[in-house]
Amino acid sequence: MFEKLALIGVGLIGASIALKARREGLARQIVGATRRQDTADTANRLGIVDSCGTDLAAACDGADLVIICTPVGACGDVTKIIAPRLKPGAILSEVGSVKQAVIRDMRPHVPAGVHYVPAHPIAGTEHSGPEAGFPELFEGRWAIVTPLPGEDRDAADKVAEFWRRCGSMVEFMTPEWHDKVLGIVSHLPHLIAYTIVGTADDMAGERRSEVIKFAAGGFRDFTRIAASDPTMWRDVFLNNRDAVLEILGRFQEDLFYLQRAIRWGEGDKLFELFNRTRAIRRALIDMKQA
Ligand SMILES: NC(=O)c1ccc[n+]([C@@H]2O[C@H](COP(=O)([O-])OP(=O)(O)OC[C@H]3O[C@@H](n4cnc5c(N)ncnc54)[C@H](O)[C@@H]3O)[C@@H](O)[C@H]2O)c1
Ligand SMILES: O=C(O)C(=O)C[C@]1(C(=O)O)C=C[C@@H](O)C=C1
Repeated sequence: MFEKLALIGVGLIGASIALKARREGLARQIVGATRRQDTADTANRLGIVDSCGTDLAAACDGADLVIICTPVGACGDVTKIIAPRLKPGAILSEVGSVKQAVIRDMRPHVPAGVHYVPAHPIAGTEHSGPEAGFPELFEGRWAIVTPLPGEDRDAADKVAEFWRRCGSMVEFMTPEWHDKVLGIVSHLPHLIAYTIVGTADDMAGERRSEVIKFAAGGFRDFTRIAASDPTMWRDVFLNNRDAVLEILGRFQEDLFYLQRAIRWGEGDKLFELFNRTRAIRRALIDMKQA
C-alpha cells in the first residue's frame, strides 16, 4: 500500500502497527522515531522497525504515510517538528484516544498538500513501550476514522483500508461524536478504575493488606485497567475534558440513585439494573468484543 511508513512514537500502538504492517506487507520500508534514545535502542534491538532514531523530522523524509503514535498531549508539538519534512501528497495520521483536541493542536501545523486523516484504533492493553507491541492487537477490533470536512476523501479511504488490512473493522465518525462515545466506553471506565484502586490504597493499616490479599475477583479486574500508562491517561483526561465532565455528572447521578436504592432497600431497582447490564455483557460476547 505504501512505499515508506514512518511511525513517530514506538510504544504499544506504534510497535503493534509496525509489526502488523510488516507481516501484511503494507509498506516496503518501515521506520520509527522516538523522543528518547533508549526507546529507539529497544525498538532496534527487537527489530520492530527497519530503523529507529530520535530525529523525528528525518524519519518522515520521503514517507507516504506518517502515523503519530505519541501521547495525545505531544501530537501538536510533534506535528510542528516534522511538518517541514513531510512530502507533498503524504498522508499524516495519528492514533490519539481523543480527536477534537488533537485535531485542534495538529491542524495549524499541517502543510498544504499533506492530507491529515485522524484515526483511533479501539484496541489496547494496560502495557506500554515498544516491548508491549504485538501484531495481533488490532484483529477483530474497531478502528474509528474521523475525516475532516474539506479534506481529501481518497486519503481517508486509504487510511481506512490500512486499518482493515491491520485486521480492524472500520467506522467513520465526526470527531465530536468520537469524543462523546469514547468518553463513556473508555475514558469513564478508566477514571473509575483509577478511583477504586486509589480508594483501596488509601485505606489505612490492616484493611489495606486485606484488600491486596483477597483481591481475587472484581477488584483485580479494576487493577488491570488502573495499571495503564499514567502519561497517556493524564493527557486523555486533560484533552477530553468537556465530554468526560459531562458523562461524569451523569454517572454521579446514577450512583446516587443506586445509593438511595440500597439505603431504602429497593431491591427491585437494583435487580432491574443488574439484569440490563448483564444483557449488555452477553451482547458483547455475541459480537466477539469480550
Ligand atoms: N494504550 C492503548 O490502549 C491505546 C489504544 C488506542 C490508542 N492509543 C493512543 O495511542 C497513542 C500511543 O499510546 P501507546 O499506548 O502506544 O503509548 P506508549 O507509552 O506505549 O508509547 C508512546 C510512545 O511515544 C513516545 N513519545 C512520547 N512523547 C513523545 C514526544 N514528545 N515525541 C516523540 N515521541 C514521544 C514514547 O517514547 C513512546 O515510544 C496515545 O495517543 C494513545 O492515546 C492508546
Ligand atoms: O483494553 C484495554 O486495556 C484498553 O484500555 C484499551 C482502550 C479501551 O479503553 O478500550 C484504551 C484506550 C484506547 O484509546 C482504546 C482502547
